[in-house]
Amino acid sequence: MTVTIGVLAVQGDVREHVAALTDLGAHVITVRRPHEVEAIDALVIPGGESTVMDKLVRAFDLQEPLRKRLADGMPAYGSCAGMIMLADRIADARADQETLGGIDMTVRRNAFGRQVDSFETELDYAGFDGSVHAVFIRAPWVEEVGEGVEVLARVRHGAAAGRIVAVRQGNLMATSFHPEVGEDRRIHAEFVRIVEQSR
Ligand SMILES: NC(=O)CC[C@H](N)C(=O)O
Repeated sequence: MTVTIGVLAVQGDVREHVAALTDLGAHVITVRRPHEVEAIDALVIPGGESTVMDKLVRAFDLQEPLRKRLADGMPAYGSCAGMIMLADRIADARADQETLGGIDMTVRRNAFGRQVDSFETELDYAGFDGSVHAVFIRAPWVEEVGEGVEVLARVRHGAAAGRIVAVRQGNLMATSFHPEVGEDRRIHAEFVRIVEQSR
């Protein structure tokens, strides 16, 4: 049966994720209201600005229902700001920033620094043939992961070489970069597979 995937639509690049998932044959709805959280099999959290996303998630009364679904095992995938929203911990977090959490990791926001605000690079990605072309925009990296977290990709070159930029813990997946921009659908396809297997 077709899975229904919700894209959190309070802020960020919602449209690109909707398009990528629709391409893959998923039924996609946008999630802005608490009752919509009940209608989905899985959640995608887009890139954007995590401080704003967090504020809006709380203002729209979405934090509690989303945390509950995640705690019950609902699959979720977050890119960039979405990765931050799925992190249990933020390094040097602003006192008022909260996350939904779920992945036992510490992320560092805007980690690549001002000199390289945005960049593109090729990555090896666990389980994929050939590299992934990854677009980073004021991206976080993963500073530290707990035992249950599988590292899927690290930066290959430059000052940030070795930094973790894609992870999975159970049904939760996160990337520092933006696979929703561009034509490569392998990462979204991987997530759809996780969702199908979780049912
Ligand atoms: N492209 C992005 O999603 C950027 C993330 C943003 N820097 C944040 O901290 O939320």
